[in-house]
Amino acid sequence: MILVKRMRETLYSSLLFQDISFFDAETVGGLTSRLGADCQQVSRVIGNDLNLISRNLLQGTGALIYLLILSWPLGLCTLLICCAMSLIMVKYGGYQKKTAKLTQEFTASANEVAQETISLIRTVRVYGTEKQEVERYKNWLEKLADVSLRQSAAYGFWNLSFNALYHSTQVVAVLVGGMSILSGRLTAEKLTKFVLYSEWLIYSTWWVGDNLSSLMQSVGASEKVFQLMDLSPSDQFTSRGVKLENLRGDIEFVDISLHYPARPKVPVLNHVSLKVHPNEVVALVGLSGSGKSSLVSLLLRLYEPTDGQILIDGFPLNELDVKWFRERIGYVGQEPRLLRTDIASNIRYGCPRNVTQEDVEWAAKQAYAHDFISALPNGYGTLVDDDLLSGGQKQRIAIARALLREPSILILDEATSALDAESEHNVRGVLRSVGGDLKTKRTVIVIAHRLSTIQAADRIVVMDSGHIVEMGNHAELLRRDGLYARLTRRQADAVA
Ligand SMILES: Nc1ncnc2c1ncn2[C@@H]1O[C@H](COP(=O)(O)OP(=O)(O)OP(=O)(O)O)[C@@H](O)[C@H]1O
Repeated sequence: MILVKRMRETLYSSLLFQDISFFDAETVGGLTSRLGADCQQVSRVIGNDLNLISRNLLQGTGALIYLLILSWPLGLCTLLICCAMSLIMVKYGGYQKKTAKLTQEFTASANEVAQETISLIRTVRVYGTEKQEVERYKNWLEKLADVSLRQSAAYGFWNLSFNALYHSTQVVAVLVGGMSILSGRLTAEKLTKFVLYSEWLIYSTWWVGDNLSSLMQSVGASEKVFQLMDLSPSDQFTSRGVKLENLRGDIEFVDISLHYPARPKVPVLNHVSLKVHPNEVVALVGLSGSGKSSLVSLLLRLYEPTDGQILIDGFPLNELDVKWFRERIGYVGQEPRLLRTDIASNIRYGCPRNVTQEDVEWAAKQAYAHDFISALPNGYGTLVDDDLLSGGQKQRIAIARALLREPSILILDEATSALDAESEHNVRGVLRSVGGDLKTKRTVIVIAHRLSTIQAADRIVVMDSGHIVEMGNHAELLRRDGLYARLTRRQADAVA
């Protein structure tokens, strides 16, 4: 139990410190299956198999020595039979290792399907794909059952060979031993001893084989677990970076290019250069997929640029202490997710300083979330999770969480997309006044599709296919009559 606990702890912390690109390649079901069933399986090696194997090896060796002393021809015959058993055992062990790997993969895939379907149950219900999903799960279960059947058949074959060989030893003993008694070279007492000790030897060989095969299964399961445990943590956590005295919020993207590790051939950002001054409110706009969120991910150091560098207050971002830097950033993502805990803890989540309930309420008021939170039966103590609040309410809690940290740089990625017009107007007002308030001055980068959100920004940056195509304030961009003007016209038409 101690071993399983320790393994899970080590594996979990190894996983959490990986680069974000690692999670792009792995599936949630796969990783939880490694943490669950596979760790349990590996612990069997130490907890059970190893001690049984050593005990039986010792017992078998003792029996063999005694048999050879009793009668070496009989002893050698038994040894030959044990060698034949060992050969079958090695083959069987190898097969077990292979099937264990398959079992592990299929279990992970079945878990992945179940996890995905249950977390997307609303989509499944609305599109009526329950039966399809059951089939998808059943497919993996069938594959799993098929491998298990093969495993059992192999076990049956192994048992059959054992019994055949075991009984043939007894036949050999009675035949050869009987003849030796008749010719007076062996006494009946010695033959009896022989039969008993050869039973010991053969049973020990059998036990070793049996435990070895389960050991092989564990080895199959452990390979991936150990591989994951051995992954070194992301460089971000191992290198000690520079901590500046304070963060002014001057951001400069210098000739940045990006290809995501998952799609190394597709350029997402192409030689993007942009300077954001301290306390400036910059809005990023552009068509969907033009690379706005990717630019922000680079600033958050979720990914590293393929080319170019980002300077923060003149310092290369990758030389800054990542924890120090992130503590000074407030970020609200496209679809904020809440943790299954009370609202106050959700707002307080990850806050680097000690905050009081008043601070939490202050942040909620800033994000126009205080009224709806107070109207809930348990107020700030209400237990929430992702499904219990509306999209706009979740966004307001996420905005409160970001504001509570009093960040020097605030990043809002479509953070107001689910808000109604009035709340959006209010929140926008807060963001602006926060930008203007001397005490809480900060740089704001806001990504939005709704152009009303960004008209008030100091500068609007228009992106298209990974390039910056236009830059300026609302009036300038309208005069230029480019992509921004076109987008504004389309939205105005849509409203009309
Ligand atoms: N983790 C990832 N791995 C591989 N490709 C990615 C990843 N994240 C985004 N992309 C790709 O990068 C491109 C730019 O995506 P990005 O999210 O930056 O666009 P966006 O302008 O923010 O779009 P939207 O306004 O719809 O959010 C897209 O083509 C997307 O498919």
